[in-house]
Amino acid sequence: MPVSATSSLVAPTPHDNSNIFRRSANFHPTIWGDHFIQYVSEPMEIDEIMKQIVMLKEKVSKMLVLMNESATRPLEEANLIDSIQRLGLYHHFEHEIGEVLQHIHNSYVENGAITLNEDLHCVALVFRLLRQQGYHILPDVFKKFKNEQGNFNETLFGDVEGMISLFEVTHMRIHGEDILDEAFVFTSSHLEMMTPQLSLSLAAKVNHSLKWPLFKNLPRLVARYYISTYEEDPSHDATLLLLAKLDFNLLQKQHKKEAGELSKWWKDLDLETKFPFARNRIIELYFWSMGVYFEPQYSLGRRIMTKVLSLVSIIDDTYDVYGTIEELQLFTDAIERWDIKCMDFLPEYMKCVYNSLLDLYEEIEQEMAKEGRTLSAIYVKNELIRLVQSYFTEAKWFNSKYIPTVEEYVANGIVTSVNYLLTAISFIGMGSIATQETFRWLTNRPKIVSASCIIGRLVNDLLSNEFEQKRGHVASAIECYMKQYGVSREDAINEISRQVTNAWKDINENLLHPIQVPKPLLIRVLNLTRAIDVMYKEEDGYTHSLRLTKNYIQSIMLNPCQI
Ligand SMILES: CC(C)=CCC/C(C)=C/COP(=O)(O)OP(=O)(O)O
Repeated sequence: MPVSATSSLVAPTPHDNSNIFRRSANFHPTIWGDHFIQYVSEPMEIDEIMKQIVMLKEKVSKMLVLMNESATRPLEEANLIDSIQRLGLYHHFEHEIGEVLQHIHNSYVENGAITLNEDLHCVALVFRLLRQQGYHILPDVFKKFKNEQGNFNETLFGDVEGMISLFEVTHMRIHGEDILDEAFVFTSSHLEMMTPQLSLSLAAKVNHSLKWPLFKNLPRLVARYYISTYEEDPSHDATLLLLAKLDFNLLQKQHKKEAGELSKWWKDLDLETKFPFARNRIIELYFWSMGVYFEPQYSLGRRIMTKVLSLVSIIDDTYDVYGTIEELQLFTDAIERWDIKCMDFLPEYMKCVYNSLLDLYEEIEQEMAKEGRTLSAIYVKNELIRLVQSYFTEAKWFNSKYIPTVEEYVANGIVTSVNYLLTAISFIGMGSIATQETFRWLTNRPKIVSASCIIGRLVNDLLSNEFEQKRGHVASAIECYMKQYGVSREDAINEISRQVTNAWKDINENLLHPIQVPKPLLIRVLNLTRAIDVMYKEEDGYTHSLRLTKNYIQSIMLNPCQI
């Protein structure tokens, strides 16, 4: 049920008995309440399952090694790797998969061009897997699927599988790959047109791909969906399927427990009562953090990220909705000084979030000290300060009814996208591969992270603009663009969408070798961007989490796979 904005001014709240009028966004309450807290004490009972998983993993590992040794059937190898990845098992077989792909690369790639003489599905699948692995493969191989006029062959309409595979590839395109730009238009428009003539199951497959391109989807959502469709495929491998189900359910238990612990932390702080004007979304934020890293070893990262986000969310609502400009000035000063003594100068209602933030920072410092990485925490603090300063800039713009230029807006908005901060936090959870050097790299605003921030800002604006403008909010990229260039809303939206597409090309380009920092760190940036694509697909699924986001959380955090 969508929640609508009501009057933008409300009477004073219990927080103040002065005559200050404050805006209100009437956010819907939490969907989950205390539901997850019950899982904190649920026994894991994992011994038997772990034994089974270890045995099944050995079998799959052997399958991969054997395949690599014979290495004569590239389609079979590619299909197996694709299934392992879609089933959410890549992290168990990273080494083996790396070897198989290296072998495929050595055998079927010359000077960056794929030499496979196979059909569209096979070529596109191999292309996608190699690119995902970081190989800079050229898209020229797709020229052979064009006619003399230079258009993609209409005969491909009969090859739905091939069309889907090519469509999936197009989401990995980089700048200058005109053939993949064309392929995107060709496959997306024709697949959409074709669906009414397809069988129900094939049409469902096409529609799913169109809405959920693999490369932009979150790995856990991919796995949950694929486990059920793979099961229906009569040619499925029973070992792989069982492993995927057991592994998914085991991890789900861990996620439930972690979400329960965070719910309890949130409840104990009683922030819901203290900030009734703010969004209460601890579970949605855990889902977001799990999107960034779902694997079992990243428990600390998920915990820290969810906690930071929950406080940032309150701060965002304070700057966007509730605080007066004078109060926000005080809060911004206090954050810049980062000193518990500053609490004395803050309005009563702000004290708690300030105190909680400083406490949380101490927790991060302590965790980092255990790993001998104390300095890393400073980067998080610096990003938090920058974020709050940028929130204040937006508040001042709103307060003075100033509409910035697009350039001014985006320069500030990429910080309020929160993705610089989130990238720093994601590195906190990555252990020793996130060195001081990688944090310094981050401070220099590398293109891949800036592109993720641009996507975060612009996609958020495209999907939440109407609701926010109704309740009163700083001009979004859309209004800035319309004013600066004197264009219609529709033209502004088209231009902003084009910039989002370009930013994705920057991300894709910077995932290819040679890379600047270890790949697992870049994957965090990719996943942060995927989380935005998922959360803002049809609506602002963070603010209005009753519908789609609720379904995602149910499907991956609550519903186990039937064995
Ligand atoms: C990225 C995440 C999970 C951040 C924490 C919560 C948050 C600030 C969400 C965006 O809200 P919004 O749509 O109100 O943002 P803005 O005020 O920047 O438009």
